[in-house]
Amino acid sequence: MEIIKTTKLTKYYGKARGITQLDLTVTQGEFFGFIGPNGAGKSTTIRTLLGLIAPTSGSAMIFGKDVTKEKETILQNIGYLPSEALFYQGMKVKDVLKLSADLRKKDCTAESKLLCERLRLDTDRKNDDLSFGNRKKVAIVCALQHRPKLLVLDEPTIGLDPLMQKEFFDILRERNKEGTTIFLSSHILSEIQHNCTRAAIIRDGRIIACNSVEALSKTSVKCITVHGSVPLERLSGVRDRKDTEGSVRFLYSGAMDSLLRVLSSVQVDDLTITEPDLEEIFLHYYEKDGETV
Ligand SMILES: Nc1ncnc2c1ncn2[C@@H]1O[C@H](COP(=O)(O)OP(=O)(O)OP(=O)(O)O)[C@@H](O)[C@H]1O
Repeated sequence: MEIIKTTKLTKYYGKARGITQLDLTVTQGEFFGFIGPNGAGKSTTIRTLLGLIAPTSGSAMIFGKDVTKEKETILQNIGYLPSEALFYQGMKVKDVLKLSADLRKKDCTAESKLLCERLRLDTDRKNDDLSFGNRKKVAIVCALQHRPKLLVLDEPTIGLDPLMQKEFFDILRERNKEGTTIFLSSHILSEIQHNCTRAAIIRDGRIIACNSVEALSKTSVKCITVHGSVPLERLSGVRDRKDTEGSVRFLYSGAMDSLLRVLSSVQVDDLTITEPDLEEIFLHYYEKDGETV
């Protein structure tokens, strides 16, 4: 079953591009990653998807319902964690959590208690006195305590210490195993790699790749290190060149026989050919000439 489906979803802020012609489908039970550089359009996608801002054109459906027409019903079954959590001033954590549960007309006391214990959140403190990370925890509990069918998380771990990040992802994986669909927006590659099964990459407001994380991580690009002087200008498909004393390291997507021809024409003391690491692969998608869809 399709939980999220956008068709040519487009949002312009006046003349400024937010997102253009976004086609995205997330099915039930997926742990879906949404990744892209700053300003790519991740938050705009999420806000438009949830009906928080109106699209310029195109459509967004959640649970098979149009978000512009049935927003209230849809949001009842969603847990949304915005990238910046803002709360009413002067309220204690427990009051914020109760208010959030009441707005959904649900008794979330038991689940809220459990989540606060796991995230080590002191509910007697005032929101105003909390650190950024602890405010983030309040937002997490607000998003999770009513056990929604769909979690939409916008940069959820910013501000959390590594221990809390681990606990948070443990909770998410448990929820996902129980059937919750998760849409995780992040620019932390390892978060996507370790938790998501499928991911879309957004750049300049457009989806440039959407596939299983495994497939996205596979590429014909090789990482080459050569000890010796190599006339790389004679090769096409070379990028990310790094020169160190006596050696050069680069990513290579050209023909292997061309590389070997060039290498055989010069003195080579050592040669290593390896797979690039995940970070290098994703950077390739971010680059202007890395269009892959
Ligand atoms: N309220 C707004 N008014 C005008 N332009 C906006 C507004 N909100 C976002 N934009 C623009 O839309 C584009 C996408 O921004 P968005 O915040 O969705 O990106 P993002 O991928 O979430 O970025 P980041 O990772 O930095 O949070 C950017 O060029 C941004 O400047």
